[in-house]
Amino acid sequence: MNTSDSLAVSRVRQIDAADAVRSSLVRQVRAAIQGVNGHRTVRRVLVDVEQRVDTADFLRSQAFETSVYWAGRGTDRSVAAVGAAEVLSGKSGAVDTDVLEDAIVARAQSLPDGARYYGGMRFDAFQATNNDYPDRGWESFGTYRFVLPRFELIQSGSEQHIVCNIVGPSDVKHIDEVVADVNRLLLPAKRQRSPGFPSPTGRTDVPARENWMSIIQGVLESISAGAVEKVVMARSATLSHDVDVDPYAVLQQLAPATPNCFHFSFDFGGDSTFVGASPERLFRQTNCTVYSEAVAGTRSRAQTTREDRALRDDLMTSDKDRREHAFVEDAIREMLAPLCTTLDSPNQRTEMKLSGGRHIWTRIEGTLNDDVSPVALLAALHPTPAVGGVPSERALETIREREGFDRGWYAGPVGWIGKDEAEFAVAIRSARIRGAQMALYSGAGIVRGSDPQEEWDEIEQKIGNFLSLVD
Ligand SMILES: C=C(O[C@@H]1C=C(C(=O)O)C=C[C@H]1O)C(=O)O
Ligand SMILES: [Mg+2]
Repeated sequence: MNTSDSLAVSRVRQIDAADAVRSSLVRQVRAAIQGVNGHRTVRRVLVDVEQRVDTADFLRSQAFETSVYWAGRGTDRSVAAVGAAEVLSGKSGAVDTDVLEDAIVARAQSLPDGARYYGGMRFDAFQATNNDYPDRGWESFGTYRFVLPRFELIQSGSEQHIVCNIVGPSDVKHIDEVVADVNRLLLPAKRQRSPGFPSPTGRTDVPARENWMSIIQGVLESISAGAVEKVVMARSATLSHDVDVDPYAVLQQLAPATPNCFHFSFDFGGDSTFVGASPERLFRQTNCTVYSEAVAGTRSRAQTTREDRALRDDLMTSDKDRREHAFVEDAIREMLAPLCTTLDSPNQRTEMKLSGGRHIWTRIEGTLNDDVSPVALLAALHPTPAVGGVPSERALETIREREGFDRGWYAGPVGWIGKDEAEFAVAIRSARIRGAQMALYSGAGIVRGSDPQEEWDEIEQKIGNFLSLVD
């Protein structure tokens, strides 16, 4: 351990039972590897922990390279994971879905219940191939990265346990290293108050407002010329601070402020952590069933019920927003159709009401053909026109040429793959925290009838999830 690791140890108050939890894990790990032969075997060892552990402190204080947080939308189950029992990653170049499929799908089949590879991928792998990471802050994320964590702190309602994943035969050969990992696992006690984070001292927008106006004018001209029908253009607002921003303090305040969202964070040992609260599911797969959804078209929320209803009605009847939405809905149907035996939208269009805004929402459900893997679903669905555009390839070229910053993992798929089950969110409403800088990312669908200033404001509303925390 280096000095900063030992400092981290002294900062957190350990729960009383931490030693007992670690010894129980070690005993169970030793028992679990009995009988593991030369074949690939994944074992999952679980210990209940009665005293509440603080997830943010848990992630913040460990001396492991990898930290992942995941909480699905509308669930009270969260996974805070550290360390890696197995990593599948691509450093650069386009995501070869065949390679990923071979690597992850075959491995996922040998996972015990509850074990998952957590990770995600860049919005646009091609951009990395061409420009060799235009933004080095995204380097540690690679084009894709999936991790079977070494340890998971799982909180579900009032239940809480620690899981250790072991992958044989390699972990059996290196069992002393696994035991050493267990022994440096920290279990910080739940704190009364979260540490908070500093107020920003500056803000830089890319593109700046004037540039945004001309970029969007240009996109609108391409739309008028018939070159493209919809392009989701994004921008970043980087907040600077006098001291480093603690990503887990951000996550800790973001999650309760943004109910009904997927909450996530990823840190792969580089200098950056990616965090977000996304309302949008890319897909959920359970055996042969797939759920996806179109989320597009936006209005704000209002203080009074009357004004709020007026905004809802305005959104649900707006021709521009309905068209913006339809591009996504139609594309998802088209992409899923060849992979499914049945496909329907049980609910038609409804409103998705969030704490900081509202969207038009259509759920789509299908029955998959045999042997459609989550990787095939990723390849088919990403990027939907909720983050890319129509036609997709032209929209991506427009984004590459005009947006002017590296999206990295923003707007890419993030989630998990387990045995016969997978779930991915679209990593929008997200931020990359790097030292004293926090870059906030959001985009807006540009279609015929878009107004550059209104689209700027729409993005301002979307990054408002983060801005309201620092106000
Ligand atoms: C691209 C984002 O959001 C997307 C764009 C929306 C819109 O323009 O109305 C709404 C939801 C998402 O489809 C984002 O938040 O970054
Ligand atoms: Mg919009």
